[in-house]
Amino acid sequence: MSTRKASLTDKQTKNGTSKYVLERCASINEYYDIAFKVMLLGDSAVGKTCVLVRFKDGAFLGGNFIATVGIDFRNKVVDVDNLKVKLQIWDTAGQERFRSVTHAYYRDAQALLLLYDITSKSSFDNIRAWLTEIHDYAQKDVVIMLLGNKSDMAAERVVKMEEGEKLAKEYGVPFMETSAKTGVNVELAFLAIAKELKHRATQQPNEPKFQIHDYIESQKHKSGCCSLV
Ligand SMILES: Nc1nc2c(ncn2[C@@H]2O[C@H](COP(=O)(O)OP(=O)(O)OP(=O)(O)O)[C@@H](O)[C@H]2O)c(=O)[nH]1
Repeated sequence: MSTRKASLTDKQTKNGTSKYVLERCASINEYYDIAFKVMLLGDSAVGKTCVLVRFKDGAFLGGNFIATVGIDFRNKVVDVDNLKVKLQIWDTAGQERFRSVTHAYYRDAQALLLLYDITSKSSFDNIRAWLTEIHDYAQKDVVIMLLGNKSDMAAERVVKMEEGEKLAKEYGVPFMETSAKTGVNVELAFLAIAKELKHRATQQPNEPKFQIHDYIESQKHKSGCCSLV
């Protein structure tokens, strides 16, 4: 694990625009150019820990469900346009009793992955309440993505994909269904977030804006994901 914090030095450009200057950071085990803090949110048992473990280790945590206590994090470095992007991913406890602990971490998160479980109507219905919490505690420009997890459990599905899409559209956030069990769309979700954050941090005034929705759609079609959800 890196012992150095990724350094994004905020400098003023000639025209007064704030620009990030990248500094290369290195440590024995990990090498990265730029780092971002990402949080996983959503009701207990929607699969936040499993999605993180799938992304970090490529494995599925089956078996008995052990609820997260408080908050924990893991790092993963991904390549985005020749830059090493470190995602520091915070896995929060979904249980109500830990809410005050996790609120304290929202403020410096640059992206939030908000999960529900496609086999749990209540976890989907609670998404609006989660979005209110995000509004109250997170930065205004935080990147939000909605994920309908457990897409492998087709027989138990109670939330249609169109319902997830509709809700995401209403809030103007990208959406996809994922499965921590099969891995469908898990890497894509984190990569899309990494790309969006990297583009925001390094965007030149004359460069076209990165379109996260378009990126997700193009990658979904490439991987043929949609037949799997
Ligand atoms: N079939 C299937 N099961 C899953 C998937 N993701 C998680 N699970 C199962 O759902 C249960 C809850 O998963 P967790 O990742 O621990 O849930 P969590 O959201 O982190 O829960 P809290 O820590 O309480 O907030 C576990 O039994 C997992 O094995 C998935 O994509 N498909």
